[in-house]
Formats: sequence, structure tokens, C-alpha cells
Amino acid sequence: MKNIVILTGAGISAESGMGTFRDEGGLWTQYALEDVATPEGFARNPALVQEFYNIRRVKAAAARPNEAHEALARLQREWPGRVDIVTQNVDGLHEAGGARDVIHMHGELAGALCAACGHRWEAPAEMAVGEPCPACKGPHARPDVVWFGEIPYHMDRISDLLDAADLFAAIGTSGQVYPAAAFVHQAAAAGAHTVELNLEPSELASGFDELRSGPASRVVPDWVG
Ligand SMILES: CC(C)NC(=O)[C@H](Cc1c[nH]c2ccccc12)NC(=O)[C@H](CCCC/N=C(/NCCC(=O)O)S[C@H]1O[C@H](COP(=O)(O)OP(=O)(O)OC[C@H]2O[C@@H](n3cnc4c(N)ncnc43)[C@H](O)[C@@H]2O)[C@@H](O)[C@H]1O)NC(=O)OCc1ccccc1
Repeated sequence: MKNIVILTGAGISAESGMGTFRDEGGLWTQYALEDVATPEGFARNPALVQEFYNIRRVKAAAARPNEAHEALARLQREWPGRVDIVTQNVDGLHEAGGARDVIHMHGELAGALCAACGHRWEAPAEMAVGEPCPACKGPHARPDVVWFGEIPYHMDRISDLLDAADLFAAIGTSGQVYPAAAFVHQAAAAGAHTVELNLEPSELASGFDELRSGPASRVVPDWVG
């Protein structure tokens, strides 16, 4: 039976009030990516970075999944083959919508990571600068998210899933950030049928076999059927 791999981006959570990065009024119009989503930015001004993620963590905790998240969870439950969800999003809305085994390739707002010893634990709603690590007691806590210049999580597992995909779908992503933006090519090379579901065709649209345009809360349930 067909193996389905689904890549999601900020667009799937837009209608849940999470905003996106590069659209009108997006996060990267309010903050400089270099200042808040790079290790160098964290070293320069950890207070600004913690503020940036504290605001998003509180927002994500209050957000509700939308019909797109719920439709993907239903597909996972009802499809006789594999359905793997790989997300670039750091919110927990896929799980809140009922999905399981979601692969967070860019980390999660709900997680804290010790930059010194690598220990991971559940992040407090508001993480302070110099938040102590419960393991090494050092003041090196950071959000457990993947910043630019850092290696995304679970890349080997994702690569194996792409090589075995029969159907690849990208939902709500602009295709401007690598290595996620290259997944469609790896899946296509493995013989997968590829479909992009987005508000409007992304920069990568020509690389897909099929395009479905419109708000995720409508086009994803329609696509799942
Ligand atoms: C800017 C870009 C050029 N930079 C990169 O790609 C760099 C690499 C790089 C540097 N220079 C380059 C030059 C050329 C190519 C690549 C590079 N990448 C990295 O550094 C990555 C690490 C990148 C991760 C950075 N962290 C994020 N987030 C976590 C933190 C946080 O969230 O704060 S990235 C961040 O932006 C990414 C893309 O954003 P999208 O989700 O696509 O959101 P966007 O706003 O852009 O688009 C929204 C879309 O939704 C649509 N939409 C809106 N509303 C709706 C709606 N209602 N319904 C449907 N669709 C909708 C819109 O039309 C739009 O198309 C997301 O992944 C998001 O997580 N690491 C790495 O490469 O390591 C080595 C490596 C490589 C291979 C294998 C191993 C190691």
C-alpha cells in the first residue's frame, strides 16, 4: 500500500493564529532572522531571543488546531499504508489535532535544551536568560529549536522516508528554507507523485506534479477526502 510523506510549514498553522514568517506582517518583518534564529544572535542578545520564543510559546499554547491539522490526523488513522508528517513548525498543533509520531525537524517551542550538556526538558512558558539546566545546573538553557546554520533534527529518518515515498505533499510552506525545500526533489527522484497545497503557488511550484491552491483549512480536508 502507498507510503505518504507530508511536509508542513507555517501556512498550515496560519488560520490557527500562529502567523507565518515571510507573508505580509510575518515574523521576519518584525524581527531580523539573524538576531533571533541563529546561534550568533543568541550569543549577542539572549534576552531578545528568549523574548521572541516566549511570546510564540505562549501564543502556541493558546492556539487551537484547524481543519487542516485534523484532516491529516484522520488520514493517518484511516489510511491503510504509512502516513508520516514531517513539520518545520515548532508549535504542537499537529498533535493537538490528533496526529501521532510527528517529526519536528526544526524542534519544538515546548522543549528546552542545555547548550552546554545537551540535556532536554519541558520548557517553562517564559524561559529566562540564564535559565538553569536541571542536569548540569549551568545557566545555558535555550529553546529546543533548530536555528539557521544548525543541522535539522531526524534528517536520516526523513531521508529514508522520502526514498520510500509513493506520494509526497507539501502544505503551507514557501520552499525558501533548506534542506526542507529540497525534499520534493528527493521524493520525486524516488518515483513519488508530488502535490503542493498552498494559499498560492510557491517558488517551488514548478517542481510539483500537482498544485492545489487555497487556505489549508479548506484544501487539505478536500484533498484528504
Ligand atoms: C533562508 C535560507 C536561504 N537559509 C537556509 O535555507 C539555510 C541554509 C542556507 C544558508 N544559505 C543558503 C543559501 C542557499 C540555500 C540554503 C542556504 N538553512 C539552514 O541553515 C538549515 C536550518 C534551517 C532551520 C531554521 N529554523 C527555522 N525555524 C525554527 C526556528 C523558528 O521557528 O523560529 S526555519 C523557519 O522558516 C522555514 C520556512 O518557513 P515556512 O514554514 O515555509 O513559512 P513562510 O512564512 O516562509 O511561508 C508560509 C507559506 O504558507 C503559505 N500560506 C499562508 N497562509 C496560508 C494558509 N492559510 N493556508 C495555506 N498556505 C498558507 C504562504 O503562501 C507561504 O507560501 C520554516 O522551516 C520555519 O521553521 N540548516 C542547514 O542547512 O544545515 C546544513 C544541513 C543541510 C542539509 C542536511 C543537513 C545539514
